[in-house]
Amino acid sequence: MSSQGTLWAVEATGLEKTFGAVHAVAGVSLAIRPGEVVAFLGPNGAGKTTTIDMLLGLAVPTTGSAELFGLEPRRAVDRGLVSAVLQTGGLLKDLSVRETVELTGSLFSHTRGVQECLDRAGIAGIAGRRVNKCSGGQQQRLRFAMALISDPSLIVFDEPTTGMDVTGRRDFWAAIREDAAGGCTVLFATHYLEEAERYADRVILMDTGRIVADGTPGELRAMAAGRMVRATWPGATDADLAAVPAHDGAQRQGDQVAFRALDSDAVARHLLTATSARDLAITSHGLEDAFMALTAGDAGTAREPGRAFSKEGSTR
Ligand SMILES: Nc1ncnc2c1ncn2[C@@H]1O[C@H](COP(=O)(O)OP(=O)(O)OP(=O)(O)O)[C@@H](O)[C@H]1O
Repeated sequence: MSSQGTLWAVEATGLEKTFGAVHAVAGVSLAIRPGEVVAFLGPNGAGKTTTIDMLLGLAVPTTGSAELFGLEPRRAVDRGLVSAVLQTGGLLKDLSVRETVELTGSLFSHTRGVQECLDRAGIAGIAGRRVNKCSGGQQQRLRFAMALISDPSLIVFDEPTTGMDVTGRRDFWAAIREDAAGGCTVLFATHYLEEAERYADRVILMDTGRIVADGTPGELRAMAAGRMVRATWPGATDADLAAVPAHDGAQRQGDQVAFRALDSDAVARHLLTATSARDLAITSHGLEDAFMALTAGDAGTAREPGRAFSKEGSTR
């Protein structure tokens, strides 16, 4: 409960989790309002899954505590307030899609209609298909339908669209946004910057077990405020780059130079009037740049805007 009496959908205070010498989560405190769609974004090993496990009561915090709708996580789950769609498991291969959702529904006293859940998850057209004939993306949608059946107030997804193609991801998120519009709180962990930027109201950026930024996608971009000024500058030396005024960082690759700057005009003016630089291009940062600036930006992160941070450390 907040000081204003708000009942938070999710409230965590000083969550920490250590596995032997590994400090997987190193002090996470957050509060999520009912109806918010929140992305946990971060590179491999940032602590997203461990945090989610503690929020759901699947892992016991080393220190700190979590509440969902003012209840201990396990009690909130038992009351059907919370559904989780985790990365793997949980499907019986010989059942049909419809039977799977029906079976899940039989576990709860209060449910939504099976047909409604199939419709909302976009799998009504394959309701009779056996689970083992469904693609990975269809199985994820089935997990979403199973999550919907108890009519939860909070749905937690751990990397929900891994393995889906672009269209599958878009349709999946359209279904989730519709649900969120009906008041459901959504929390999801993702490597996909584009997914966080496009579908979340709020992005919580994690790195090495801590929250390093928390805000709307626009606010996160502003945290890494400024612009990039790129130019062709034949023969420029490191000393030439260092002599350019008003920049916050410079890079050189062959004839190509790039400056990060809050006052991009000052950099551009100097390059055009005092040097032989040409072909200037000025661009504003994307969420990708914010991510790079706010986290370690290690080899596991993608360099192209809108691309994924892949498990293998390469772009997808
Ligand atoms: N059961 C465990 N035993 C030991 N170390 C663990 C365990 N679970 C997680 N870790 C470690 O804790 C850190 C955080 O892992 P976690 O899975 O929470 O990160 P993540 O942000 O979800 O990563 P990813 O995006 O790769 O799934 C990692 O260094 C991981 O190796």
